[in-house]
Amino acid sequence: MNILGLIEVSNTLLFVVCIIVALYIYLTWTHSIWSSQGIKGPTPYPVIGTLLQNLKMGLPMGDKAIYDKFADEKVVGLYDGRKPNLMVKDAELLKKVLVKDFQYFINRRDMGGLELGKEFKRMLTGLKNDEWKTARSIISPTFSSGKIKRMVAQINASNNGLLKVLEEKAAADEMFEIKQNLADCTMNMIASVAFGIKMDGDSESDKELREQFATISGRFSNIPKRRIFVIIVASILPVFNPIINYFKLAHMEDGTVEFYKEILEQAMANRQSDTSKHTDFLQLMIKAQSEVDDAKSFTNDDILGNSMLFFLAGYETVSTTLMWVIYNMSIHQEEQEKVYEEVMEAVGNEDELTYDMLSQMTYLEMFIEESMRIFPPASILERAVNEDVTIDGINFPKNATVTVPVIALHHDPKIWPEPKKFIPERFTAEEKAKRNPYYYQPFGLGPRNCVAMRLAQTEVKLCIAKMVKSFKILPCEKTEDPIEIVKSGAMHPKNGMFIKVAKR
Ligand code: HEM
Repeated sequence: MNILGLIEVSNTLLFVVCIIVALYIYLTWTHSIWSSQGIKGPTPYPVIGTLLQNLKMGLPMGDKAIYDKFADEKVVGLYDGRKPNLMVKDAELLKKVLVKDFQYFINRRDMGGLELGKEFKRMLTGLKNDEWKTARSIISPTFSSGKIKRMVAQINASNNGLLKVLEEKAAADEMFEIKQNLADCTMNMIASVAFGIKMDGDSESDKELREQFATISGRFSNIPKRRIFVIIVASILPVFNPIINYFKLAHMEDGTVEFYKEILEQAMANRQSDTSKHTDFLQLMIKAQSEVDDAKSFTNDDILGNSMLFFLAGYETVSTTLMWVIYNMSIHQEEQEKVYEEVMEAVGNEDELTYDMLSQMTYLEMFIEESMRIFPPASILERAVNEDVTIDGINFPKNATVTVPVIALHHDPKIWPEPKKFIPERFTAEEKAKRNPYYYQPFGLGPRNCVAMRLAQTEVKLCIAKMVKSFKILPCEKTEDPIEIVKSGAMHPKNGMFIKVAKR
């Protein structure tokens, strides 16, 4: 082809140039959505949008660096590839997104039709709009204080294995890596409260079941790099999703769902032959199912999906919380002693801890809250915009993402003076009353917050109180202070969590 009689250009070259220009326009078309509204943010690039900082520093720390850089802004305009994402830093605007104008922000990030597997579609975390409302209204009452109170005995029994390990370590006077022990203890607690399964014993079958649960539950927290890559591609470039779905590239590894299905079927069959009273969530979900008017609104697939969700949502979060509380105990001896005195006062000469004893442990609660401020297991939360809406003069376009930068909010020096310092007294009733609550969100806030918050808090409190009652948690030569964190999304120590324990 001859252009204006000046240059000879082959048709192939022209085609390639047109494709590149079209692709460039497609990839950057949305990149003025925020700047056109006067909203500041990092410079977006084609393909990666504003993710450069996150690629360099990891997702949570990258977001924190952006939050700090735009210190005086209420919101920061971001792009995940070409998808607009608004980081909301202002507590009053967060309240509107999470509570007051919740109807525009009901759902989590829209993954552009990415399929993770049939069972994932029925999990509360991923459900949308009315389907979510129905499922949440069925599941929420199963986490009421009354029901959790009745589960304390089960939770009590499921951390005896951990105490036994501590006994051995104290006797040997050796340092050890406690992360896996806490993960095992969490798994025992979930298996017990979710399915009524007890596997804390020394028998071969208990050991085998524990190993199976550990392997399978580990898949929720140790997602292979290939799947992480696929999910990142899907959220940046959703055009590839049909291909990803066709080859099931984002699906869970074979055997995971089957394992839970088998456990569930076994547990359901046991229930038919056994008339004793069960106080686990499986029983509560079966009961809730029998009470809904429309049988299709909560099926057996829903029960399976949501039982798996207990492991997906509760395994990593609870064990990570326990790990950071233990870490803080080891490097803050004075505060640990205060916890110990409080536990002893509440428990007296009793062997088993009760729900009422736990409610008296207010300093322990503050200790845990401060630990979750510094190391929140979920460092970022997200909502998707349901339909175009303007709030406080900001136009939130349909399908955009809204980011709640939890870890950055928790470390904002304007809200938390000396944010790196561990000060449980930040959480006295008086101090809490002085602060806007939207600056602290380890469990999220509003109607879509963590549905199991009370259960999680009870599990953590109970487990820590039992440990502190019998053991002194000590630092060792491998305990880092300050501690180095991995770059990935989760709040994990880079070089492990080493401590020592001594018998009280
Ligand atoms: C310390 C432990 C835990 C922490 C820090 C935690 C934190 C969170 C957070 C931050 C969210 C998202 C909230 C939002 O988007 O606003 C969430 C959601 C959720 N969590 Fe938890 N969680 C914990 C334990 C658990 C446990 C033990 C379970 C189940 C047994 C659970 C079940 C769920 C479910 C089902 C959702 C989705 C709620 C919905 O979409 O309606 N979590 N959690």
